Amino acid sequence: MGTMVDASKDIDWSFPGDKKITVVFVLGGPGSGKGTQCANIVKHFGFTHLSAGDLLRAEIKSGSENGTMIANMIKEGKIVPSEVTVKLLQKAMLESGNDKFLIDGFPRNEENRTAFENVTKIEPEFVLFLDCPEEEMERRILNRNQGRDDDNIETMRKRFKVFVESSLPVVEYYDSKGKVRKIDAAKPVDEVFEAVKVIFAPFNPEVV
Ligand SMILES: Nc1ncnc2c1ncn2[C@@H]1O[C@H](COP(=O)(O)OP(=O)(O)O)[C@@H](O)[C@H]1O
Ligand SMILES: Nc1ccn([C@@H]2O[C@H](COP(=O)(O)OP(=O)(O)O)[C@@H](O)[C@H]2O)c(=O)n1
Ligand SMILES: [Mg+2]
Repeated sequence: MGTMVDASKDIDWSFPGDKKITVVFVLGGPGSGKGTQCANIVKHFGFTHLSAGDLLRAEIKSGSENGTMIANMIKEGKIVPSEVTVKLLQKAMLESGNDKFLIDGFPRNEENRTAFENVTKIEPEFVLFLDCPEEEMERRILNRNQGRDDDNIETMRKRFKVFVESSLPVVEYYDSKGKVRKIDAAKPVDEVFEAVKVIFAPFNPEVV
């Protein structure tokens, strides 16, 4: 023996060329309801939900060497380098065995967007944009009670600023390509989902 190769060093993360991968990016400010609506979409339309924030929080919990850096950035409301986030997303996509993904909270800036594009060569089918006024997002975050380090007034304000300065330009980029499906996310959960269902109808015409 002694010739065993550490395969983990050079895994080819690219998807087989003949497999059509469907990706929908789900964007919106902090507290706009991305996670809530994604859970509903999964139940009705057979997508796998991947929340970039959840993957980063799991990475912290796993005791990874990047954990402290990620935790500090989340506490400050900053966007973690794409190198980290794109790897986590690709790994989760491959492990899921599915070919339809809701990518929630990503891409959050231009760097996220170009890194994902360059590495995966995947273009999103469309971008679901949850439009919600800041006062409503603020109320929701302060009532969320998930024990998150970043759900406090101080970090929340920083996250809103990052959203406007770094994430909205990504939405505008996709809007210029005709790819944004914007919905009013200030309404009650069920009413928002009614609007979401219309947008996702092509994925399962029987549902609407
Ligand atoms: N349409 C809605 N109306 C009222 N509260 C909502 C609505 N959508 C989500 N929430 C609540 O607001 C909080 C933030 O929702 P979440 O789905 O975690 O948003 P995001 O992932 O965009 O930050 C959660 O406590 C959730 O239960
Ligand atoms: N693409 C992403 C997504 C989240 N994050 C980090 O994770 C935090 C929480 O993201 P999240 O999507 O779980 O937050 P919500 O919008 O769901 O409230 C962000 O404020 C960032 O610090 C990131 O760095 N890059
Ligand atoms: Mg979320």
